[in-house]
Formats: sequence, C-alpha cells, structure tokens
Amino acid sequence: MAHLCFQVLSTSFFTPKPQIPVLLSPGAACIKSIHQYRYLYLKAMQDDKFSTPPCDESKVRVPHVLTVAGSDSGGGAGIQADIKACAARGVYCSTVITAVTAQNTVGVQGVNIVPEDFVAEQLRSVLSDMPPNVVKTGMLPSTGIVKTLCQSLKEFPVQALVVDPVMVSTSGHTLAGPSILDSFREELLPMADIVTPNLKEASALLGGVPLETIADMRSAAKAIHDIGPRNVLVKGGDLPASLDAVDVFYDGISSNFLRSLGINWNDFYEFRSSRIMTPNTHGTGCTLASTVAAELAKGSQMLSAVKVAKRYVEAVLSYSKNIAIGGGCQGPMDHLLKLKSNVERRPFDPCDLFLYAVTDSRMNKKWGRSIVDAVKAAIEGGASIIQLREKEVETGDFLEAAKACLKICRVHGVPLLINDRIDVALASDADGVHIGQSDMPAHVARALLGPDKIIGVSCKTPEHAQQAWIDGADYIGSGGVYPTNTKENNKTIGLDGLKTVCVSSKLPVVAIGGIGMSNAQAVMRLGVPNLKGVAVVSALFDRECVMTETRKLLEVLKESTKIAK
Ligand SMILES: Cc1ncc(COP(=O)(O)OP(=O)(O)O)c(N)n1
Ligand SMILES: Cc1ncsc1CCOP(=O)(O)O
Ligand SMILES: [Mg+2]
Repeated sequence: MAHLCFQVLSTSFFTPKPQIPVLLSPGAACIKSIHQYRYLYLKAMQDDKFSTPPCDESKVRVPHVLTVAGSDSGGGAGIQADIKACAARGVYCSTVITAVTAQNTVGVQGVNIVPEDFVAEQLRSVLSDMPPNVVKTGMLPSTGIVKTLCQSLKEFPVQALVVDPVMVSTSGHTLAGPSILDSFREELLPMADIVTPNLKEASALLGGVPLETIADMRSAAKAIHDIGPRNVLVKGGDLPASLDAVDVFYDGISSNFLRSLGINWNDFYEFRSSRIMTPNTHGTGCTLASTVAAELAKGSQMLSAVKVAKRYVEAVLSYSKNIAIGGGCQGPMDHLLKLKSNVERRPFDPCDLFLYAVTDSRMNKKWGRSIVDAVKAAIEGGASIIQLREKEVETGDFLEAAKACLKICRVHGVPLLINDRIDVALASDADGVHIGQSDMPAHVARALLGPDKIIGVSCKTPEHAQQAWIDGADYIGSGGVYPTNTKENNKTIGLDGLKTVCVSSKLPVVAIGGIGMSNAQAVMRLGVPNLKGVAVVSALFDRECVMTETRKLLEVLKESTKIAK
C-alpha cells in the first residue's frame, strides 16, 4: 500500500508516534522513500499497531482479511480456499467476488465475470462498514476490475495488500489474460506489500523471460520488486529439475535502506521444503497468499507471515495427500486439518481407565528396557490407557519417547497421557496430561491444551475432586490407596479415603497407589459406580515381563467386575 500509508496515519487505528512527512502523490520515483518511511513507521508502531481504538474499549477486535477473488465451484481454490485458510488461521474473512467459475478436479468449464460496477459495490459495502486489516487479491479478470480495486483502496486504505497475481488455473485455463498485465504493473503492484507469483506468473509479469533455475528466480524477484511491491515471493513449485520445493523471498528496499544505515540485512531468503508427492495441490497459491494475509492481520511481520504460511500449506498438503475428492487429476486440499484430526481422535471414554499403566524410567532402566518397549509390552498385555511418568528423563529424550509411544498407541487406539509435562504433551501431540495438586492448575492446563485433550488430576479429598470438575478435568486419580515405594512422602488414603472421593466426585475415578494382583479385587469391589479402574506402576514395570504381568492383572480386574455384579 505504498501511497496509502500516509492516509493510514490519520486514521484512529494508529496513534502516530514519529513525525512522518506526508507525501500525497507518489509516482514510481518516490516509492522507495515512501517504503523507507513506512518501514520506520511500522517498526515504531509495532507495539501499538493492533491496539483497540481508545473510543471503544469494550469491543474485541477481530483480525480481518478481505479477499477479492473468483469463486471456485469445486471449493479448492479462489474465494473458497481463502475463507477456509483464514478460518483455519483464526481470522475473519470477508469477500468480494470478481468472477464465478464452473470448475472441478478436471478443469475449468466456464467463467462468468462479475460486472465492474458490481465489484465496486461489493468493495464499497465491505470497506465502508467493516474495514479489514488486510486485503488479499486473487483472480482479477479485467483491467476495469483492477482499476476499480485500486481506486477503492485509495478511498479506503488498509494496513496491507497481498497480491496473488492469478493468471492461469492449475489446469491451464487462462483466468486473467495478457491485457491485464499493464494494470498489474502500473497500478496494483506498486500498491502491494507483497506479491506472490508462481514461475509462469513471474515470467508473464516480466514480459515472458524464461525462469528455470533458482538464480533466475532471484533475478525475477528483484525485477518484480523494481515494479513497486515492497516484498516479492517467487514460488518455485514448477521448477523443472528441482526435487525440493524452493520459494525465493526478496525484500530489497528495506535491505538497501538498512544497509545504508550500516545494518547488515539479508534481502533474499530461500524457503526450501521437500516435495509432498500428491495430486491434491489445487488451491495451494490461494491458500499461501491468504495465510500470509491472515498472519499479517494478526500482527506478524512479513517474513514471519511468509514462513508461517509456507509451513501451513505444507501441513495441509501432507494431511490431504491421500484424500479423494473428484475424478480429475488434480484434487483440492483439506484446509481444516486441525478440526479433522481432532474429530478423528477418539473422544475420552471413562472405560479407558480400567487398566491404567503408568511408566517409570527408573524401573525400566533397572530391567534394561526402553520406555517404548515398556509401553509396547503393556499395550500387548491389555493396558487400556498409558501414562508416561518419566521423572528422570531429559526433556529432548522425553519428547522423542513420547512421539514414538504415541505412534504405537494410535495404532492400538490406546490414549497416551503425559505426567506433569504439558510442554511435552503439546509438543508430541499426546492425548492429554495427568497433573497433581502441586502442578499447574487444571484450568490453566485446559486453556493451554484446548477442549479435546484429556486432563486427569490427582485428588485425595472431595474438595480436590470438586475443584477438578470445576477446572474442566476429564477424570481424577485418587490415592495412594495403599502404601507404595514408587512415590515418596505420599499420604495413604486407604479404601475409605478412596470411597469418600469417589462418592463425591462428578468425574470418573481411577485408583492408584500400591495396587497389584493381590489387592486389585478389593479396590474394584468397593462398588462405587464412578470408580472405573486401577492405575499401576510397580506391579507392571518393576517386573521382568511387563506383558505377562499386565495380562494377569487384566484377568484379575475382569474377574472382580464379575464378582461385583
Ligand atoms: C492416574 C494417576 N493418578 C495420580 C497420579 C499422581 O500424580 P501427581 O500427584 O502429580 O504425582 P506424580 O505422579 O507427578 O508424582 C498419577 N501420576 N497418575
Ligand atoms: C504416582 C502415584 N500417585 C499416588 S501413588 C503413586 C505411585 C503408584 O505407584 P505404584 O503402583 O508402584 O504403587
Ligand atoms: Mg505430578
């Protein structure tokens, strides 16, 4: 938004700090200085940029992207991809539709361009009433629409403009012809904060120069930058001989400017990632640009917005690589992977607490087995839930073990929880945590872990149990029921204490502490309905054969339920 930034200064959204000269009509010649001032200005404003306007403190500001693009009936690209990407990134998305396309996974069957004056009306409706932080453009199918958009943005300035110069569909259909190039070069690109061409689009913007190598991409990024956008991302997905996917990011003006101040600055960045082999790549360009826009709307700096967007697209590609939608050769991605993966994870079932195996690194070391082998054996023996309780393991090793155990647990449909370490649970994407009274409060753990993860809390009293319920826990662990050497200085509550907690608890309960083959039946025979099972450490892991011990204990537990009936 090269020549809009000075109008932005006068809006209530920003509280101007530095004194910045007002340049009202920037030709190409003054773009550099405008960018330089804007760079300084945005740096100075970084902290204030997204503060709520002082006049309306009660309202919660929602990051907002307006996408100006074409509709894809197949739902994989265009407006539909933009809405989904923004939603996945937690950003509100409004839309101005420039064209309606009839397309599917086979190709584009038809294009109906929205009349220019109706594009103008949509722009006015959104920009005048619900100003977005960032505008992102996709398919702009006529010179008139480009001009209308530029005019609207001059009238209603926004914080950033992300231009995805869509020209040809992935199936080869022309979506914006060569006549559009002049208006891109003369009007739209000089206003852009970032432009994200693929190789074909970069070549077209530069009059058809061949782009075949990463060196070519660098030259192209520089040449496009000279047209006026503040940043350029040339996407190398179509590089012929490349195995890796390499995109080149160029931020020339600020680097020259910073160098002139004696600050060393790298103006080229290469984003390199291994290729994900999948036919489901339709909509990657729209998704990347929308995610950059969404991250900018949330307040990110440009380079980190691009980094996050690249990572997000890779994650979506990888998640969607085997999905089957449509009969054509290029399928769409599934943007809402997070929702999906949570849905696919089996929700917590209190019956999972029946035979709860809790690991102990000291015991496993003593018997010469790894955590992973211990978990495998417990699952083979019939454990219905696993907790990694690794008090003596380094964080990095704990994380690796958690990831490896998670793979095994997922295959068997057995939930995996982490004792104490919410960071390890988050980093490994484990199914949840078990926390004690002196660990982080359960409501804080819930806020960190989100609604879908399992949280267990240790409770010795009805008050603890009541608090665990209020805090949003899923189950409670109650004990030590019997004396144990596994946990030092742990008060024993006995069967009576356990019963008191169970009776008062609104949550399912698992008993813990000194439980094994000899006393598991006595525990289960308490007969309180929400006592769902026993949690065991030494009876399984301080033994030579974990699988055999688990099997035997499972039989005892099954037997006890029969007797209880
Ligand atoms: C199922 C279950 N119940 C209780 C505990 C004990 O947790 P905590 O009180 O945090 O003690 P440590 O296990 O951290 O020593 C548990 N781990 N699992
Ligand atoms: C972690 C814990 N919390 C209460 S008792 C206990 C230890 C249980 O270990 P064991 O099953 O070996 O008695
Ligand atoms: Mg603990």
